[in-house]
Amino acid sequence: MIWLGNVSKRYGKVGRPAVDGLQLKVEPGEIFGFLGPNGAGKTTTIKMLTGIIRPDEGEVEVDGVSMRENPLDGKRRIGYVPDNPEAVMRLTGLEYFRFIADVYGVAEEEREERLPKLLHRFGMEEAVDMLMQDYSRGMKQKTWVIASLLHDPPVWILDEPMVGLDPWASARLKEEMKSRSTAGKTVFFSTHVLEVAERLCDRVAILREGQLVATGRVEDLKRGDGDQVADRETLEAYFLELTGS
Ligand SMILES: Nc1ncnc2c1ncn2[C@@H]1O[C@H](COP(=O)(O)OP(=O)(O)OP(=O)(O)O)[C@@H](O)[C@H]1O
Repeated sequence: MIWLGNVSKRYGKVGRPAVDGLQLKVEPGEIFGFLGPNGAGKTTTIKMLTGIIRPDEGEVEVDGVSMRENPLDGKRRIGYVPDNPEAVMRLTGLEYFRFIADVYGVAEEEREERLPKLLHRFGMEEAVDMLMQDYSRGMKQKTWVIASLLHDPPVWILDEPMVGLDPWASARLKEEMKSRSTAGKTVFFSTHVLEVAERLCDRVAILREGQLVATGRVEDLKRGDGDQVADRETLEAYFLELTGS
């Protein structure tokens, strides 16, 4: 479960807030797509969700834990894939996975069970002994994906996870998202790929200039209601309508 209670964040002293009074709840078992144009505030929201930055106002809860009151406990419940998977350390993939498993206190038998399955799923068995600094963009991305799942978190948060992945890896990532949601875990991801959001998500939210302009099931948003019945063909059509200037 993810809960954002009236969350706001402003970077400078002037100008509009990057995120402005965001109210959102994502239930366990949901795959939730977080959409919006460049600069809408998606990454800022994700950084508040994951405890990387603090909101100026409002509350964030992850899996029932307040990120303000118990940030460490909250962070343990999250698997996070950032939008810019830089490999800053001179480590092999395997060394990095061991390091992350240590950080999260993953027991030896659990990592022995999970890591080979994840390496196989994302085709990283051979690359695991290479230095991460020599990885391609997609290999770095897959490394972050695998690392984010080693502690089997109840909440998985991914910022633009499809970027840099080949079609094969992207398909595997989507399968992983589905299987985690079927297991009752929460999956929350930002994307610009609206076709993926349309096919994969139980619900989506559309953010514009830091504010939510729509939340709901894709089918309902496309159909509209009341005076707004529109029967749009695609989520893209609705997105362009809502976020156009
Ligand atoms: N560290 C920062 N300092 C100052 N302003 C920032 C900082 N990070 C983001 N912003 C501003 O906050 C706003 C929201 O940015 P954010 O990165 O959250 O958007 P986004 O929806 O993730 O965009 P994109 O789709 O381009 O990745 C933008 O106006 C951006 O310039």
